[in-house]
Order: sequence, then C-alpha cells, then structure tokens
Amino acid sequence: MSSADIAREAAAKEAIKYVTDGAVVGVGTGSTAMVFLRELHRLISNGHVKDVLLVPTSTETEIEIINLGLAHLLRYPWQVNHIDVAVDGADEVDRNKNLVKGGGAALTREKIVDYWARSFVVIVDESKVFDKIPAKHPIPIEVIPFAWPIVKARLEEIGGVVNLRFGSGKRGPIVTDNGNYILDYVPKTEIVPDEAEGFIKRVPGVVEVGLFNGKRVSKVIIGRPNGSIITMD
Ligand SMILES: O=C(CO)[C@H](O)[C@H](O)COP(=O)(O)O
Repeated sequence: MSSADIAREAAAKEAIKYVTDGAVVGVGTGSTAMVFLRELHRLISNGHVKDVLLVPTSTETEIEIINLGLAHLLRYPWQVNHIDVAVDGADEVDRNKNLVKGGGAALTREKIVDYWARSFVVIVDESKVFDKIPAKHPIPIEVIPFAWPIVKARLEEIGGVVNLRFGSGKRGPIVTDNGNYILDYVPKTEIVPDEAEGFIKRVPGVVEVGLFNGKRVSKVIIGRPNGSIITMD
C-alpha cells in the first residue's frame, strides 16, 4: 500500500464513525470516496452497520454501489426526504474548510447532495491541504454546452485562463452526468472563495461552480501517510 493509500484509508475509516444505523448517506465521488464506500460495504456485510440507504453523487459512484452488491440500498434524491451525512473527497482544502471540487466533473451532484446533508464530512490526504485555494487545481465550472464560449470570454475578461475540459477515451469535450461541459478556470489573482463562487455562478450559462463554502462543511478529516488523522471543525 502506498503512503497516499494509507492516508486515504485512515480518513475513510474515521468518516465511517459518522454513519449511524438507519442513516441516509450521501456517497461522494473519486478515489477517496470510493475507499469510504468499500469500507462502508465491509461494515454493512459483517452487520456492524445496519439499515443505511445510499445516495450517490455521480454515475460512477452509482455503478460502484451496484457492483458492490448494494443496489437494494441505492436511493435517488427524490426517494428520500433528507440526508443524514454525506462523505466526499476534495481536490483542495484551505484552513477555513473551503474546497475546490470537481476534478472528476461531478461537482453539481456533489454540491446538491453534500449541501443537503445534515452533516457534510470531507475526507482528504495531507497533500490536498493549502493555505489558499485554488493552489494547484483550476476551479471547475459546469456550464450548459450552448454557453461555454460566452462564459469563457466573460471569465477571461476578468482575468485568468479558462480551458474547456477534454478527456481521454472520447473525442471532444467531456460531458458531465447532467449533459453539460466543464470549464477549468485559473484566476489571474488570488480570490476570496465565496465571493468568486457567487460571482461565477451569476454568469448566465453557469450551472455550478466547484468552489464549496467552508461554512457548509461540518468536518474535514485529513489522513496522514503514517495512518494517523487530524480534523478541522
Ligand atoms: O470532486 C471530486 C469529483 O468531482 C472528487 O471529490 C475530487 O476530485 C477528489 O477525488 P480523489 O479523491 O480521487 O482525489
């Protein structure tokens, strides 16, 4: 196991403590969230966690829930009236728990589920923590396909570089679970995350912004390469 795997596992195991019997659980997207899901699967299988329901934040997570044999626990937002706890990864976290998310292009469903949850727990390894965000990753922005050149031009007018995201295994722009495109935005100067989130969101054609407000995050669990954890509340 690599030190990053050990760190992810430590954070995921700690997050499991926030899942109580009977809970409706929002399940995040990405490699760290999948470590959490597999650990949850293990505990459900051996009877240590009972009667939970799982609301996925992406098609990838939905498929993994089904592949693990947990389809009977799968629920969509319209099938539940609340979410007790959501556990999700992040690309970057700052000291105020603000997040950059959307490296996997799942930011819109993630924000819907994560913000809806009574408790939103973020699991990351140490390499994701920065003083200021965005640090190494661009800010992902989900846009309706019709609007992408206009949103790109508007953001570049303000300052920075905007790229339409292309993937591998498909020609052309990647298409999100919601049928939209992703713009990756690197601002020219330092940003105030909640102000930038609000501003970008107001540009017509923008569906969602991959900046998550730290005030909406209940806890960040940071896994370390030696298997220990630290938390931010
Ligand atoms: O926001 C996300 C997907 O849209 C993920 O949570 C984020 O990219 C972190 O993924 P990983 O745990 O694989 O580093």
